[in-house]
Amino acid sequence: MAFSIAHSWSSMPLPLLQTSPENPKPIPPIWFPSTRRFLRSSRSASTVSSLAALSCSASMAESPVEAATIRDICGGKVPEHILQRAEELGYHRPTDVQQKSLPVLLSGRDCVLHAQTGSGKTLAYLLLIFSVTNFQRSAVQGLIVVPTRELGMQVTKVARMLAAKSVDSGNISRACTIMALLDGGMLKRHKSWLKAEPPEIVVATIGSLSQMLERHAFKLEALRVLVVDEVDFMFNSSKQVSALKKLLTSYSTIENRQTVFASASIPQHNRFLYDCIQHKWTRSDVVHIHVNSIEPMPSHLHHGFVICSKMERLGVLLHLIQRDAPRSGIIFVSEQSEKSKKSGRPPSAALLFDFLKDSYDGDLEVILFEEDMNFNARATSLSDMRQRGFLLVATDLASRGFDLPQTTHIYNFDLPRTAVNYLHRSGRTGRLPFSTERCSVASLITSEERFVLQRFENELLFQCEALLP
Ligand SMILES: Nc1ncnc2c1ncn2[C@@H]1O[C@H](COP(=O)(O)OP(=O)(O)OP(=O)(O)O)[C@@H](O)[C@H]1O
Repeated sequence: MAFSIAHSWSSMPLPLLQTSPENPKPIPPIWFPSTRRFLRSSRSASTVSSLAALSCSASMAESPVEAATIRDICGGKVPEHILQRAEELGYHRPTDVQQKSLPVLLSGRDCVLHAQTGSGKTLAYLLLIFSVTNFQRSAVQGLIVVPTRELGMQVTKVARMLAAKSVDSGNISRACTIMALLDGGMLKRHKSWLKAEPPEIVVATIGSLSQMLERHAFKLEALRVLVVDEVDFMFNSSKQVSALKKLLTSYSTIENRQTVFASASIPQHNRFLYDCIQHKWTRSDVVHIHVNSIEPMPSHLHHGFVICSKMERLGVLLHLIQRDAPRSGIIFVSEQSEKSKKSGRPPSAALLFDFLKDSYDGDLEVILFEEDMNFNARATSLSDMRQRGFLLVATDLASRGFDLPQTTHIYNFDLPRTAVNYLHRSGRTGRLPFSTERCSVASLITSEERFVLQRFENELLFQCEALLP
């Protein structure tokens, strides 16, 4: 039976690793997924030594790095024109995750970047890619894999903004090319482009990337850095996991590339690190950069709830929006079940969207964003959001990676299914790294759902207040 990562992360007992020399714990037996049992054999002994190497690296990453600016950390490694551009875009002071990860990333080590939503992981891995890219060489050297088209568009935009200036080398002037190879894109056109003149950097969804690799549209022989963003989501997605594993071990190998995994949530991260080494997704001295491990969500978020019946929810939501007057807000709704689709019922996101269109009379634009919309309609929604203040009605499709810094309020019209989903939904607000502006997350729940929210509070270490009497 094939071993499922999704299953193993969520339900396997995990031996804790020694994570710091000051807090030594005996290294327990190792869980072997293939045999589905703990082993103490010689094979286990060799794994223990690689885990010990890994735990030293982890503590190394935790030691504070004295640096005042991004330029101080990256100077001499990241090309000057990229650093200048980063400064023009307002990136001077590093965020915590950038301060801790950049020295390790720039030293060539494989890394698992594990830090709060909105903490600036994207800039950290992009600076690494620019530091190793030879702008004179037309070959794919940096590859970023993302779970959704929209996140891919966002990462591509930031990368292009950073690379906006052309590079002068003697008389040759050449701009760095960044290709977005995303689901719903024009793959035929991309195939010709890839063959004629490969870009230096590709941002891809795994489906489109696999198609191109299978059709031999390009090779990864010049690949220097592979980033997998929202890595826990990708490994948990039955649609994406096998293609991702193939990319990690067949289309390219750890001997030839530096590997970076990023996410705000890596459930059972020690187990994941173990799997990285065991399955050769990363080298054995991979570093786990875990920022704010005792506070999984940004501290300036205020969490509240209102207990109401399903019938009352629309009215309560409207009341909250009118009372809060958000700068922009996102209202999360559950994805429609297959059963409800088959019965021909409209999705609740669409119903809520229609309700707000009719009943909300404020200044914000009401916008819909959900799975069943085609890619063009989703793109139109995204561009509408960037133009002005919005009230976005969305499914969890919008909960990962979306960077809309003007979002001040999140409303859970339906409770998310898991604490991890709660974390990512909440992380769509409070995305200005050095701001202490209070942003809020409100959940509309029935009295029976209170215990579910309490479970999220315990798991994610936050407190939720009752909002209305
Ligand atoms: N050094 C910096 N100075 C100022 N702003 C920054 C800096 N680094 C990143 N940002 C901004 O912070 C916001 C969040 O960054 P980013 O999207 O990289 O977060 P993330 O860690 O990837 O979050 P998520 O896990 O939710 O995807 C972006 O708007 C980005 O422009």
